[in-house]
Amino acid sequence: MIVADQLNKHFKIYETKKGFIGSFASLLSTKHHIVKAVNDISFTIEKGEFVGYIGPNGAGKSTTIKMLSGILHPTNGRIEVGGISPQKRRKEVAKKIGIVFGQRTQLWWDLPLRDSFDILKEMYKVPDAKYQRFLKLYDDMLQIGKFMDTPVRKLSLGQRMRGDLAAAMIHDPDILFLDEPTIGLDVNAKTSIRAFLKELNTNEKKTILLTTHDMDDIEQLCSRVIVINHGQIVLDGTLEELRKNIGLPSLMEIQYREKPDVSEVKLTGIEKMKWEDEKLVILYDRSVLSSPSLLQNVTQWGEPLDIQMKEPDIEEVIQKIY
Ligand SMILES: Nc1ncnc2c1ncn2[C@@H]1O[C@H](COP(=O)(O)OP(=O)(O)OP(=O)(O)O)[C@@H](O)[C@H]1O
Repeated sequence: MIVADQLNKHFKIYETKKGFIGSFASLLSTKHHIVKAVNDISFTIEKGEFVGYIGPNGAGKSTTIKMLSGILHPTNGRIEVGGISPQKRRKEVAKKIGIVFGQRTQLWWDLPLRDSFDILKEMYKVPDAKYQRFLKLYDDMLQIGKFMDTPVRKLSLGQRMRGDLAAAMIHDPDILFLDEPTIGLDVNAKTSIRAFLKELNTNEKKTILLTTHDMDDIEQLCSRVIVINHGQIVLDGTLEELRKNIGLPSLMEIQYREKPDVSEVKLTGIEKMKWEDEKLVILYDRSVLSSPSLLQNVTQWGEPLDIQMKEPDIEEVIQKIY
C-alpha cells in the first residue's frame, strides 16, 4: 500500500540578478519566492492497483514520485510505502520499489547492459539462482538477451527503456514508480512496454504508479487515474468516472440505408446531432438517456446499416479538466 497524507513540497527560488556583478550579488541576496510544487496532496493506493498519475507540465508529478521513493524530502506531510516511511527508512523502501525515469537512464552509460545488471545484482544482494531466473524471465518478456552485451550508450531508445525497466525489477520489488516510461518511443516499442507492464500488474500483482502524457498508456493500462494540476489533485477515480464527472457526452454513429429526416427529432438527453458525410453523429448524456433507449429510437427513424458507440477521447477529457 502507498499512502500520501497532506503531502507538500515547496521549493524556495532565490532571485538572480543579471551580469557578472549581479551574480555575486545574487549569492548574498535573500530575496526569494516559493514554488508549491506539491500542495497538500493525499491519496492511498492499494496493493495491485495500476494508477495513472497525470497532469500538465510542471503539475508536480515527478516531485511526488521523488518524495514517494525517498529521493526528495517533503516540506511536510506523511508518506508510507509498504508500511515504511521513505524519509526515515529510505534503504528499506528502496528494496520494495523499482523506479524508472523515462527522461534519463539509471544504467551505466559506458558499460554493457549485462554489467549494469551484474552491479545491481550485487547492490541488492540478489542470490545467483534467483538472478539467473530473472535474466531468463526478462529475456522472454522484454527480449533483452539480444543486446545484453551492447554498451548502454549504443542502445536504441526502445532497447534502453526495456533495459531500464528490467533493471528496475532485478530485486523483484512489489511496487513500481514509472515516470514517463514510454516517452519518445515509437508505436512498436510502446506496445511491447505496455504489454510488459500489463503482465507485471495482472500476473505478478505489482502495484504500479505511472506518470505519462500518452493517453493511450492510461486507457490501456490504468484502472484508476489521479489528475493533478498546480500541485493539487483535481480528480481521482476510474476513467469512466472521469468522463462522467466532467459531463462529456457519449457518442453514437449511425449509417442508414437511406438518410432519414431528423430535423424535427426532439429527445431529452441528446446534446447534439449532426450529419458527417453519410453518418448521423449523436452526442448524448447517458445519465439522462440510456444507450438502449437511444438505440431503440434511432432504429425507428430509418433502417440502420451500421451503428457504432464510442467513448469520448480521454485526451479531450483531460483538456477539459485543465
Ligand atoms: N529542484 C527544484 N527546484 C525548484 N523548483 C523545482 C524543482 N523541481 C521541480 N520544481 C518546480 O516544481 C514544479 C513541479 O515540477 P515537476 O517536475 O514535479 O512537474 P511534472 O508534473 O513532473 O512536469 P513534467 O510533466 O513537465 O515532467 C515546477 O514548477 C518545477 O519548476
